[in-house]
Amino acid sequence: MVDSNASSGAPEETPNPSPDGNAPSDSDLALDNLARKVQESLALGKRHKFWESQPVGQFKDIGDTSLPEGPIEAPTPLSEVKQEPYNLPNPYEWITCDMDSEEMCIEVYTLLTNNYVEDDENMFRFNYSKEFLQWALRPPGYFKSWHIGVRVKNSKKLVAFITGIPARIRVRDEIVNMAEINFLCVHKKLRSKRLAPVMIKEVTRRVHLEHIWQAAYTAGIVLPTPISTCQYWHRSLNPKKLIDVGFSRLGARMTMSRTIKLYKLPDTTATPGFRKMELHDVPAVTRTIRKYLSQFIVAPDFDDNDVEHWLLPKENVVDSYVVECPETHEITDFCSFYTLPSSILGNQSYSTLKAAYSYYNVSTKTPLLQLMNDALIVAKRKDYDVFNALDVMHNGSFLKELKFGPGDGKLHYYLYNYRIKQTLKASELGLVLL
Ligand SMILES: CCCCCCCCCCCCCC(=O)SCCNC(=O)CCNC(=O)[C@H](O)C(C)(C)COP(=O)(O)OP(=O)(O)OC[C@H]1O[C@@H](n2cnc3c(N)ncnc32)[C@H](O)[C@@H]1OP(=O)(O)O
Repeated sequence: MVDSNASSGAPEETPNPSPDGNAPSDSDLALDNLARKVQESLALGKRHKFWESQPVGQFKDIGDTSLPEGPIEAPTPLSEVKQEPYNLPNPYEWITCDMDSEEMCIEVYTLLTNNYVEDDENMFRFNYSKEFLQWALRPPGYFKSWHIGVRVKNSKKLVAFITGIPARIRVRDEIVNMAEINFLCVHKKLRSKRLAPVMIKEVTRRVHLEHIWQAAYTAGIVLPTPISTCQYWHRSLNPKKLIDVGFSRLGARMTMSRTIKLYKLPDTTATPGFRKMELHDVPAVTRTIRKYLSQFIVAPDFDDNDVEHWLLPKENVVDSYVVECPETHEITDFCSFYTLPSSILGNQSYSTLKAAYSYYNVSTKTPLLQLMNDALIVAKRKDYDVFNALDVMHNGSFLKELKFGPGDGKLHYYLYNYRIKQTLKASELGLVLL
């Protein structure tokens, strides 16, 4: 949508010109913004009553390099993990959401469609599809017990949701078993009642029961304390619709027809051997992507099963392309995006924005710029309105040249119970959460 988890406003229509050699990079600016936000909130005496009680980096410790990297708290013996769920206010009850069940999926889908992340101006709201949710929540080794709902006891209405999935995430040279936490949502009518901390504690308890003590998550808001702050960039594919719905603005001295021309893409991809990924490509893609991700400070530790689940194309969920060398048949390059539409709120003509989100991309032979231009071409052919990308990994090297414009929301990355000494640059992250 406009951009990240809880982001805001429309991106600039005309991409920014490249900064001059001495100007700070976009990721440096993001770090400065974060430092300013944290200082402001400390100066205002703003407290995070819940987060201050949790094993996460605390604002007061920012810059204290004497603290060691790694787990903040040691694992507790399983027998000391609370065996019963946390107490909910009396009208509500916990449920485990069975994402194999069509009815359950519809309930979760409906809660999120009406109550999940919106931009600051409430113009767009994420509209994850049922198929997407089933994909996102059932990776290899997933735990049903980590898909947690809250219902009203009387009416049985689903009013809150939070999920975890297991993931091996490498931090520098340490591979850590973690939970990735996502889809935290409280019904609009139940906001600001401190339900979120109870949900977070309950998912933590259920993760602990599986002997996992660390987690990764992203959010559009600043909490104690981001390991990195990224920015979303947007590449218009259907500029007229994006302008009509208020996602972007007509640039200064631009007409609609010049804008349409500016964003026009060729009908066919440029790279010989560029084709959709198939099942038999899994081992080669795993090898290529593992090697590529090894250069980033935080990245998933994907094996063949993970690659098959996360990267094999799934209609309207995830699209992946490989470049197969026409001579040697070797897989040299890879690119992928996932499908996450947003509902357009209160527009007479359009109800949905079809957005592709850049996922994992690896170039070894084809220049990344050309590979990503081919990704834009296929996304345009498949009728997406916009192609979004974070400035993580090497994405910064193609964003401006391929006419992406910066969005005005940020996405903050967090680790639970794992300290990192320094705030990372977006380009040091090799992890994309959905
Ligand atoms: C080892 C295993 C560990 C596993 C757990 C790892 C941690 C996982 C953490 C979760 C990762 C989720 C990743 C995603 O899914 S990010 C997506 C979050 N979802 C949305 O933005 C959807 C729309 N919004 C809502 O549904 C509600 O506003 C939510 C549910 C977000 C908060 O509900 P509500 O507005 O009614 O507030 P409250 O009165 O109940 O509670 C207020 C407290 O909650 C803290 N808060 C607010 N928003 C977030 C947030 N996005 N992450 C973490 N904490 C958040 C807030 O700072 C305050 O604490 P403190 O400031 O006083 O201390």
